[in-house]
Amino acid sequence: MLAKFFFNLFTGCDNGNNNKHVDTVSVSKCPFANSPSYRTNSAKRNSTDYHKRNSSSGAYTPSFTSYIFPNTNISLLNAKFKASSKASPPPSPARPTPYTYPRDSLNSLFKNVNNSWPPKSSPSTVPYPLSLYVQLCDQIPSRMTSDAYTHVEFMAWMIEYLSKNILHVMTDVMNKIEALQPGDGHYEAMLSCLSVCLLSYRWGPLPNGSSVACVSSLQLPSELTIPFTRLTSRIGLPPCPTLYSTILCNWTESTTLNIDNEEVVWPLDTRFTFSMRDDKDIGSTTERGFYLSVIRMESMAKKLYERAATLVELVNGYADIPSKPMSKTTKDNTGMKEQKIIEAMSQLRHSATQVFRVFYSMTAKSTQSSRGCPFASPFAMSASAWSTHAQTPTGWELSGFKGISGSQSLIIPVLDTVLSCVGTSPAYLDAVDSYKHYTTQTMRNFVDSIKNAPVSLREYVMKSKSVALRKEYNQLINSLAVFRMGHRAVGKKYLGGGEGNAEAEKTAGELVDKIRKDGESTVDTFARAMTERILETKKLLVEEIR
Ligand code: HEM
Repeated sequence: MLAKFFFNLFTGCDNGNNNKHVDTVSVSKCPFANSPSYRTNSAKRNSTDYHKRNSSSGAYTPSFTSYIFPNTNISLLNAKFKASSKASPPPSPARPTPYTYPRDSLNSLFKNVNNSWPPKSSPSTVPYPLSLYVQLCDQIPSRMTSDAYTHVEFMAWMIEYLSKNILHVMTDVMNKIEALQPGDGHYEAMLSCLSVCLLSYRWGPLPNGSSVACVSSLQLPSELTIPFTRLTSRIGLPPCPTLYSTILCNWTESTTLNIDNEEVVWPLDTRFTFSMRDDKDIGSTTERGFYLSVIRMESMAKKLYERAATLVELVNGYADIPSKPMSKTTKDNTGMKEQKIIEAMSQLRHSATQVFRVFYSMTAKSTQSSRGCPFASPFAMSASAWSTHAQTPTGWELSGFKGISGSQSLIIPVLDTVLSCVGTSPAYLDAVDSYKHYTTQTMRNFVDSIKNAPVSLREYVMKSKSVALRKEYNQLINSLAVFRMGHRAVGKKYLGGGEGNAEAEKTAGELVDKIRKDGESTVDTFARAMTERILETKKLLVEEIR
């Protein structure tokens, strides 16, 4: 019955314009192949096709009826909205001048999110009718974890809710969306709420995976995609859920803790989830742990970004280096500059260690590796539940877009860029693609301001004969390499569904293998790719002068 309703909704609403852009082939192995809402691309498109940007602003400018999200049943509404909306076009994100100082880029990044990092989200106070989306999202976990729903029924339920409650107020929805400003909390709340709605629509009830992983293109409800693409395009995000929209904008409360004598603000909770919280389902804890690890790392990384900016400015002589009154010779000043750079590198390394420690504490139950982190084991992620309850629902892989990955965070791109850790491996190219296409414009501006600095830290170190400077640079590289080695171990554990549970390992492993369609063991592919990246990092080590 529900399936019939669902079928009728899609029949006839698929206009020819959209078909021009989406190839349709049937996939015999896919259980959803006959569903009219699913399509698969006959040839996998190069994802960069979708990364064409507006040349003047650098931002994505998808139309309201983006072909990437083909319109379903409200094309008339789009026309109505466009005609009635008096809202002015969104301001273009600031275009970096020939060279912007890292400190200035970082200030703009934080200013754009009201000086809160990760950006603060306020879902409980979003105005009507946007609150209708919050109500929808709050009903998702119980349906996503219920055996009573098939994926098709889940989608039909969502379409029914949207048609009944939101369709008739869509003009009001879009006017409210236009009025939101990045950093006001409601902007962020709607980004995460709509991301979770879209992702759950794409995947359906948990645990899931192989049965829907074959889908590479899907018609999505316009009541979700139109406001979502409007929000994402304004801050330079692609029109698909990302780490920024789904996770970084998805937390509510915070508390101040003292860790290693440093005041740190810890976000406490994710607001929107795919799994239920309070039942016995282990997936909900794992899912939460996965998002919280990213949120907490990012929260700790605020200092890391500031220290990276200071370091680059010191190297380039932009930061103040007070000269000693009695020692005004060039040699003394050079020595003082070097000393400052060594201190700045050491502080950056300290911040990186703090951030990486959070990662280990969330992935290992060992109290030794979680030293200093008060949230060690409660949210540690179960490897057997990870692929089915945490990784899968954040996958996207529709229309050439990737799913969410830690490589869409700023942390590693910032360290890589400060250290000039480039490479040629597929893992490196993939990571660069993530940072270039799945982060906000202001995040990219910050990385670019480090990359475009006239003198790189590496060039400076290579020219220097200072024993201490070279040593500290190597230590910084070693910490990044150690993170990558730890990440490789963690990835192997989670991708393999480990924990000594043979059954769980087999199920999770098979599932991920099917999702990734690697042709070889996913764990082996991952380990090989990460090893290449570790070698690329270690190659940076400079000769230490004795
Ligand atoms: C359970 C936790 C995690 C698992 C299982 C995991 C797994 C993976 C996998 C499979 C890849 C390969 C490509 C891809 O799918 O994106 C990858 C890449 C990457 N991940 Fe993670 N990841 C986890 C958490 C994180 C976190 C928290 C960060 C940092 C914020 C991170 C940073 C990266 C980076 C930077 C890359 C690109 C490769 C590199 O530059 O070393 N990951 N990860």
